[in-house]
This record gives sequence, structure tokens and C-alpha cells, in this order.
Amino acid sequence: MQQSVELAGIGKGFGAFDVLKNIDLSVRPGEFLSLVGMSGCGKSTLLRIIAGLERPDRGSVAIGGSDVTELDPSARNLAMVFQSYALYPHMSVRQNIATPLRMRRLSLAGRLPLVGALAASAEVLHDIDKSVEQAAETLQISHLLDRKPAQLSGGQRQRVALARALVRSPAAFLMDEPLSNLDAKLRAHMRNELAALHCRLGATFIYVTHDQIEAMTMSDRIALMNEGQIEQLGTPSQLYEHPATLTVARFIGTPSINLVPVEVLSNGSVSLFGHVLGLAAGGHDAGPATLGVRAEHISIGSEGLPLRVLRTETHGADRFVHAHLLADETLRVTLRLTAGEPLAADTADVIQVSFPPERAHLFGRDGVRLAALPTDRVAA
Ligand SMILES: Nc1ncnc2c1ncn2[C@@H]1O[C@H](COP(=O)(O)OP(=O)(O)OP(=O)(O)O)[C@@H](O)[C@H]1O
Repeated sequence: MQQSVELAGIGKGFGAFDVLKNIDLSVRPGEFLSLVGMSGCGKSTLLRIIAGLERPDRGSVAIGGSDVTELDPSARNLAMVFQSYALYPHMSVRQNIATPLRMRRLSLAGRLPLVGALAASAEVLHDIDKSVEQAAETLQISHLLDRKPAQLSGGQRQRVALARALVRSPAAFLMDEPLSNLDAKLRAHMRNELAALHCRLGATFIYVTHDQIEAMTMSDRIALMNEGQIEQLGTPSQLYEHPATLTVARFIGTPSINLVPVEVLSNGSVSLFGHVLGLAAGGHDAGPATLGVRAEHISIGSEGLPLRVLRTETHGADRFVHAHLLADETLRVTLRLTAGEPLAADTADVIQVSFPPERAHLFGRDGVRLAALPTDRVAA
């Protein structure tokens, strides 16, 4: 269950539409890698290509170092878990979990002469029962083995689907939005369970989601896709702290990163509506750029950029202040304060805010990250 998955130069089109453009990706053995991105960016198609359910137009897929590009799905030994659990409604949980093993092992026994086949079948059935019980125990559904899917909650059905994947000891698990049919609370719970299951099994997981929170909380690494390409591949904190592009910065993080248009001046300093920030863009021509600052890096002080408060919200330990730039009310800014922090501001008040320049992200006109340094660290 700990195999690497290597994609090299994968391209795929549907008609004239290029869905995947030259994807290279190495998933390490035992890694939890998430493919995330907006709807339509090609993540499900990529997963289906790994599974063998879709043929790439170009490129190759290797599992555990062996090229499987030409192999059928059944010969790849991968387990796929879908958003719709795809359980057989007329079968018990035990039969559902056992099905992939029965299909694989009894068909082998069936090829033996009759007496041999009967003996082999009894042994195989015993082994299958044991494997089913182990998988059920791992997913804590042993008490549900004799129920039918209709008698289970959404979370329990998802665990049955996982147990059915687990029982086959696949080279890797491929999951396509497996939690999206669950309500918010159960989804949060199942995220923890999946992460714990991954730790326990040490298996390779490739997980498709459009939900950045799922990707951020469970993954070892995230491949953020945009228009058929991998925009950035890295750990959750690399993507959060050093987004390579505006698309990544926008996609990762709750609340969304604050973005405002700025001007890079000819001496490299950065100006926001005439307010020169303590920030310099390295190696960039003068012109328009975008400044990004995360909500938790903005603080209120006695001087700084003026904002008008729209409203405040308390979320348990956090307090959010929603405001707009005084210079342009269409430019919204969110601050995240800890609930204990004093806040002497009410709706419609003007506050002054600042942020440490090293926490700022700067993106050029093409959306690519620019080097940005606090002005006092720029060599004279
Ligand atoms: N069999 C197909 N025939 C034609 N177009 C397809 C086919 N499968 C996918 N597409 C198109 O390819 C693009 C990528 O689809 P894909 O399902 O991979 O995206 P996705 O990122 O998984 O999106 P979502 O999160 O909405 O599932 C979409 O524009 C989709 O309409």
C-alpha cells in the first residue's frame, strides 16, 4: 500500500479543449497528496488517468516504478473511493466489503478442478472473512457488519466504502471528493479520521478536492491545479506562506487573503493610493502589481493605512473585522484579531492599520509572485 505514483508529461484533451497540459508529478510512497483547484481545472480527469479509467493523449503513468500507462484499471491494483459511495444496496456491509476480494480470489479458485476448487474456496472464504473483519475494525464499523447501506448514516457509509477499498491492500488509494456528500460537522470529523487512517496505514493517498480546508488539514503536500496545469506543488504551509501565484494566494486560506492593487515605483518602492509602504519589489519594472496580506497579519495602531469598519464578527477564539479602504470603498479588507484583543472600533469608525512588510506578498501583472523585501533591508 506504499507505492510511488509517477506522472510524466501527461496531456489530455476532449475535442479541441486541452484539459491537462503536460503534467509532471511524483507522489512519494506513503504520501498523502491532494489535487486541489477550482471546478473544471482537470483534477478528476488526472485521477481517472492514474486509475486507468481514462487514457492520456500523451505521457506516462508509473506505479511503484512500473509503467502502467497501457494497463487496464483492474491490473493497476489501485483502490478508488468516490463521492457517491457506490455501495450495493441489497448487500450487507460485510458482503459489500468482501465483494472485491471475492471477485479476485474466488475467480482464481474457480479455475481449479471441482474438488480442489471446493477446498480452495472454503479456505479463501475464511481468509476473506478475516480480512473483512480486520478492515471493519480499522474503520470502527465492526458493529455494523450485518446492516444494509440504507440503515447507515452518511459517515458510516463512507467508512464502509473506505473499508472496501482497504481490504484489497491496494498500491495506493485514489479518492475523488469522498467527503462532499456529508454535512459540515461530519466532514470535519471524517477529515480527522482520514488523516488518522492515513497515519495508521502509511499508505499512498491521492485525494481530489475543491475544498482547500480538506487539502490543508490532511495533506503532506498539495498540488494546486489551474486550467490543466499544476500551479504550485508544496506542503500546506509552503502554499499558505509563499503562494507562487495570485491564483494560489486566492485559493488557499480562510478568510481569503486580502488583495489590493498597488503601484511599483521606479525606485522599487510600493505605493498604495499614494501611501508608500515599507516594502520594495525586487527585480521588477515599475508598474501595477497586487499586494496580498493575510487577515491575521494586519494590526490596528495609531498610524497606518486608514480603513472604515463595516462590521465585526466573533467566531469563538477569533474576531474578524470587515472594513474597506478609505480611499476606495470597493476594496474590502478583513482583519483577524484574537477575541481577547481590545478593539476600540465600531461600525463606520475609521481605523489605522499596518502589517509587517515581511508578511506581505507581491504579485506582478502576470500573477506571478515577485520578490518583496522590507525597505530597510534593501541594500542602498
Ligand atoms: N468525458 C468528457 N468529455 C468532454 N469533456 C470532459 C469530459 N470529462 C471532463 N471534461 C471536461 O474537462 C474539464 C475538466 O474536468 P474535470 O472533471 O477533470 O475537472 P475537475 O477539476 O475535477 O472539476 P470538478 O471539481 O467540477 O469535478 C471540464 O471542463 C470538463 O467539462
